[in-house]
Amino acid sequence: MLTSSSPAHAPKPTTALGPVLIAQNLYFQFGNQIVLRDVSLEVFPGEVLAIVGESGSGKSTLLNLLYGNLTPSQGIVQAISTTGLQPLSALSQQTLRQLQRSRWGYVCQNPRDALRMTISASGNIIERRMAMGLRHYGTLRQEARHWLEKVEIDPARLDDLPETFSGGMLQRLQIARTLISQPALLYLDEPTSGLDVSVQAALLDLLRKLVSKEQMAVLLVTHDLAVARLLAQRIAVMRHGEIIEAGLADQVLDDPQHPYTQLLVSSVLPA
Ligand SMILES: Nc1ncnc2c1ncn2[C@@H]1O[C@H](COP(=O)(O)OP(=O)(O)OP(=O)(O)O)[C@@H](O)[C@H]1O
Repeated sequence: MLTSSSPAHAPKPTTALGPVLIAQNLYFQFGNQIVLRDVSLEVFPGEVLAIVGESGSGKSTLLNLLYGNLTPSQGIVQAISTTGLQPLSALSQQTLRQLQRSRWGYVCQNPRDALRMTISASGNIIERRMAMGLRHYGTLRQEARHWLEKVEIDPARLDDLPETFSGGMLQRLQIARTLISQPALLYLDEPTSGLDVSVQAALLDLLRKLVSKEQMAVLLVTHDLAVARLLAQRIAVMRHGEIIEAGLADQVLDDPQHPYTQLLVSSVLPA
């Protein structure tokens, strides 16, 4: 069921630029289990769209479809590539990988899954720049230092192994490593889960600053409505593989229309 503030009718951000990603009527199934049903959304430059919902609602599966790691059984995902808006299904694996490495960034929940734990912090940060052909040692080192500072890690830790970093620092390192290539579209998959509350708050503050400064489009998956409230301008609520309500963040969180969203909001957000 879609409410009156469903994706098709949800207020769009006022931007002269078109969407960087459009998903239309996506369906996906694992075996016989339909995991996504008729999911549509758009994300625009300079906005954070949060996809929220309880565990098992299909958030990660949706993010994987939008990132091109999974292929929908029905529907279409289109994204801006070098030649304009293109269906992901029309891209070769090589072009998709290129798009993922150059124009997109992906920050996953567990930084250890993304970082190379046996090379230094600077080595981790500059990897994408080297893949883009930059070879000058001095410039690369300067960029690594710059990004370490941007994510508020002491640049004296440049040559340290990630193994010696705390959980919050590892997540900051993953963010630096991802943002160095200045992605137009950033995928954030539960970026602050598993961190202490105080570490989480500092990281959210940092993400908010970086996202607004870099003017990226961001797709944020979270089960935490407080995280969505802090970072997102728009929110899509998922339940059982469907987007049941979507709209401006304040509107969805302060005046939820769908009974499930009302329950979700009342059970986690203090009045
Ligand atoms: N590889 C898989 N094989 C079979 N079923 C899967 C697989 N991955 C996910 N599922 C099922 O798809 C449904 C949606 O899972 P998904 O991980 O997308 O939800 P989620 O909202 O991201 O949950 P969580 O917040 O716990 O990660 C669940 O019923 C899950 O059991």
